[in-house]
Amino acid sequence: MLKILKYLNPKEWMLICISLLFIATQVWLDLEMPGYMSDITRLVQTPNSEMSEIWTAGGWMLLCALGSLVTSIIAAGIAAKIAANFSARLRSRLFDKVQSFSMEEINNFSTASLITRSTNDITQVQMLIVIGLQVLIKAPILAVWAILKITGKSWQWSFATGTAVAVLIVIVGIAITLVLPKFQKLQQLTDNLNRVARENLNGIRVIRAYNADEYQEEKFGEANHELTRTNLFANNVLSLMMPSISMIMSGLSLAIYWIGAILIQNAAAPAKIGLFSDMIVFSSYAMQVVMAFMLLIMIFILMPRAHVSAKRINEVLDTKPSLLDGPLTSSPVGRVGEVEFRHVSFKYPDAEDYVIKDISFTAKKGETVAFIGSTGCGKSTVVNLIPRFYDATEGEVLVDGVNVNEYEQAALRNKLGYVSQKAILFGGTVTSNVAFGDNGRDAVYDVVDAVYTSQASEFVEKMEDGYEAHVAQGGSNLSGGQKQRLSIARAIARRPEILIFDDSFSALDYKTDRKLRSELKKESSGTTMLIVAQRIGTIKDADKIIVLEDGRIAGMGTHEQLMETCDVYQEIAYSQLSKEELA
Ligand SMILES: Nc1ncnc2c1ncn2[C@@H]1O[C@H](COP(=O)(O)OP(=O)(O)OP(=O)(O)O)[C@@H](O)[C@H]1O
Repeated sequence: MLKILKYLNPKEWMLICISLLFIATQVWLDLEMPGYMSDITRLVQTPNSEMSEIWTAGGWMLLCALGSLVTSIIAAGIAAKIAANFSARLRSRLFDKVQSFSMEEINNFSTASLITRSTNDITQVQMLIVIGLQVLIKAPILAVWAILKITGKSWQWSFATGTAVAVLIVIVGIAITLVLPKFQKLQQLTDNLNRVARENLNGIRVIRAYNADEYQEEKFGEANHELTRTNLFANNVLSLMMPSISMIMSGLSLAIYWIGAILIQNAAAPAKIGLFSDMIVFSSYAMQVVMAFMLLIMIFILMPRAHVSAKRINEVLDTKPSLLDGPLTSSPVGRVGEVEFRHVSFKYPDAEDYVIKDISFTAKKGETVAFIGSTGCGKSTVVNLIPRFYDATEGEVLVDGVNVNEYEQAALRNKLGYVSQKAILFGGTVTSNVAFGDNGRDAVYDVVDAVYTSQASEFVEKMEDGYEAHVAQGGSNLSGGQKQRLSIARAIARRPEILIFDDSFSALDYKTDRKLRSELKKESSGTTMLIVAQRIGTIKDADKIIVLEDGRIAGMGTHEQLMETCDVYQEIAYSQLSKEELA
């Protein structure tokens, strides 16, 4: 927990010091009041005392109460401000950190857990800071000050107070031991609930189509039930604490008055009034002592969960991204766009087997290199190594003759236009989706050109508001083919040196696929293109086709060469095209 406090800035530390002053003042004012109460008790019992003296003591007592109220309001306001600013900063740090993660780290944490950590976990820490800043500072001051005030009165009263505090500590100790492991589990179960809810919402169409609502409800019910059960256990244990504390406080009052009654009865007549006044004051201070420990208990209730949350937040913030920036901000040969794989092998983190093995090829400037092969043979994996979604396990991936690890990630990715297998669009407009990212161009003609090349202008211009038409989050108001065309337009609009299409044409009909490729050829001459495809028709005209089988290169060459030399390619070709089309 303490570790996370290093993210507090100097201004917030200063505010903490100021709130410390207010809290100390509040405690001082609170502890002054029993003194005035004692004066009033004494004055009331002393014959011939002046009414004005009672009024004066009462007035001071009232002022102390008002002062305590004002200082506590100010301290609470400062704590709320510190906690809100601190958690906002923590949230943006977490967001930035996650942005720097490679797919490996994101998969390790899981998306659901990263969301819980950025929301629920931060709220736990925020709550602890709001309450903790007031209570954690107040409780020890109050406890020490109140104990100092009552020491030297009567050992019997001190003994009763000490016993009450000891019982309190034992009860809290037991409760914390029972509850602490549950808090750890609570955050994990919240992750799980989040994961099931996300899966359900993402797959809602399939769930409906397969009438799998009940199955999903069961899954959600299980996660929900488990979370509720753990929550209930923790809350039940904690709910026993408040009545126990009340009982201890009442018991202590009773003990003080009982002991007081015996002391007063046994005392000589002149000492009786003094003892009575002492008893009133002592019982007030004793309550303050118990109150101080009660405040500490509140912290103990909040602390374990916030501690678990802080640990989970720190785990993310302390994770060193496995993908580190290289020193180069541009390639030494300028804008070329050559891609070379030198004996590249790769296995996914935590996987045992290599997914691609000993891949070597070169895509020269302006060339189109295509990858084809059966499902799961490693085509996407090959092209995903170029933008460094993962780093090669063995061998080298070079862009313009330089290992991709040598580039600053932003510089490397600015050379690339990447279209993923699944079209991803963001909430906004057509233009904001096409002119997207660091070197995404704002110029209207770039967007219009790119939309035209990707065969999207027809449907975009038909949309209400055209290029400014609303695109829902995930592009859910567009068809699969429309989404794919806009994501292709996004890559083209960057005018990159290298275009990577990871099976991006499969959502397009044959006619659009053909037109798009011919426009692309005209528009992007000089741009190196790497195309992963399922259809021979899409890649037939490529300068080089690489046939993959079980992660290895089974053949490389033009369509004509492969038709003569590569069995795997022939098999794919014959399964897709007629003899006439192939001729
Ligand atoms: N994130 C991942 N973690 C572990 N293994 C993975 C991961 N992504 C893919 N794989 C495995 O790597 C292999 C190659 O996957 P890849 O997506 O590269 O195949 P592909 O040839 O592009 O397939 P498709 O044509 O179906 O898209 C598959 O066996 C897959 O199970």
